[in-house]
Amino acid sequence: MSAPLLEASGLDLAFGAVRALDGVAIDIHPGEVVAIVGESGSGKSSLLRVLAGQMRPDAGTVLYRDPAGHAHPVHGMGEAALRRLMRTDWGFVHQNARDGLRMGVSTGGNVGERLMAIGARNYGGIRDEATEWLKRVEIDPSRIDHLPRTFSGGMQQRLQIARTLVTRPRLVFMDEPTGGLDVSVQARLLDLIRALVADLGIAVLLVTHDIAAARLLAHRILVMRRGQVVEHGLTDRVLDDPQHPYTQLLVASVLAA
Ligand SMILES: Nc1ncnc2c1ncn2[C@@H]1O[C@H](COP(=O)(O)OP(=O)(O)OP(=O)(O)O)[C@@H](O)[C@H]1O
Repeated sequence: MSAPLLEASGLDLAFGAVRALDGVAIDIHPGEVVAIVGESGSGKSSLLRVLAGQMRPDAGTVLYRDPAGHAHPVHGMGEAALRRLMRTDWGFVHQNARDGLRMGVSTGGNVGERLMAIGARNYGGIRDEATEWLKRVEIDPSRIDHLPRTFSGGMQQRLQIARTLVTRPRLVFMDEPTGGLDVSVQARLLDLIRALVADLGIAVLLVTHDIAAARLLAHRILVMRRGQVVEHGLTDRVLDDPQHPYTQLLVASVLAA
């Protein structure tokens, strides 16, 4: 197997007396989808933010391996380099599409802007690619000049995904990408994410409390509880044969629902 894209170990993070992260280790390889699951408050979002360089841990390291194979400490690279990474090799899909879109910019502009950030300059080419991506995420291209605020929640989320994936990042962080949407909209969005991620071969770190979403999308699962990883392994193994009592409880509660 190739070297990990992202490799973290010994991560600690405290908010006062709350240990949000307690000795967490995680890695993700190119093209792999890893889900971080656990109940509310277990530390999932904190972990994602630390891994993406948005928050500094109290202890531990996060290493990112660039396309040339050089490993860089995420928390030592500086804000400008991190911002550049987030525009190029990385992407972030927020639970609330409004956090990942520019609501005052047209639909086509939202997608095109990311292409311009990596150097695209030909207006016609950018518009053609934006049109192509709108089709890919099942948004009618006749909406290309409309503002995203005229869209439903599901459409906004699909637009955020187009905006993030158009530059073909190597690693995408997703924080509850289907949270807050209707169940039928969630199912369609999960299918879309699964198809796009497989097609593009993107690595995804997915935070979710939805075990069904993790089963559908992830190759591997990490189960968090009170800031610790209590179990990790291949998705089928973890969900069909959970070893830790907490994972057993989590899986049983879904089966009972
Ligand atoms: N900025 C903050 N200030 C104080 N406490 C925080 C902060 N962010 C997170 N916490 C606490 O750290 C713990 C982990 O929170 P975190 O949001 O990472 O969990 P989570 O598993 O993502 O939960 P949820 O699914 O509800 O988002 C919780 O006890 C939370 O209250």
